[in-house]
Amino acid sequence: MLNISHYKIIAIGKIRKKWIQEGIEMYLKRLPGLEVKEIKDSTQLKEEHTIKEIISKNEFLVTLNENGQSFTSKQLATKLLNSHNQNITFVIGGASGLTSSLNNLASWQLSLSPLTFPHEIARLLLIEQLYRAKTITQGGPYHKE
Ligand SMILES: C[S@@+](CC[C@H](N)C(=O)[O-])C[C@H]1O[C@@H](n2cnc3c(N)ncnc32)[C@H](O)[C@@H]1O
Repeated sequence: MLNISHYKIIAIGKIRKKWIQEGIEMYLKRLPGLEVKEIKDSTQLKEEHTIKEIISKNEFLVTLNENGQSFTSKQLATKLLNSHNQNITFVIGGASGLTSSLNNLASWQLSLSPLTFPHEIARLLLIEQLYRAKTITQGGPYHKE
């Protein structure tokens, strides 16, 4: 089973849309222990600097990037399960995206789809997929094939 308290999300920019915030809150209630750290949006370089300042060396960095690796929900659940409770920090860029230097620093880059989403929707999708991964590893009925 996934230990959600080993996962953290660093997200750039506020959630301004109420319906997205409501969706995020709904899934976060189902994922106790998941930390979401929101960073004020700024220039890409300042955002990169802030992120580098707050990540520690023992964290496994995963950047969200539409050009990254894509998985089925089951594959993602298995990949997370096989990471053996490593501390994983997912990083979602702001309106201008993440710098290539930050993407290159990541242990892997996760694509949610080849389509580009607004950062607010990317945050909601990632949190929903973490919830889905949790239920897949628990064998719950949420994920249907
Ligand atoms: C509006 S997008 C930024 C787009 C920008 N053109 C770029 O170069 O990244 C904001 C952030 O949402 C996340 N994002 C958007 N679509 C995504 C996708 N399909 N897969 C993974 N992350 C995505 C990424 O972290 C991205 O930095």
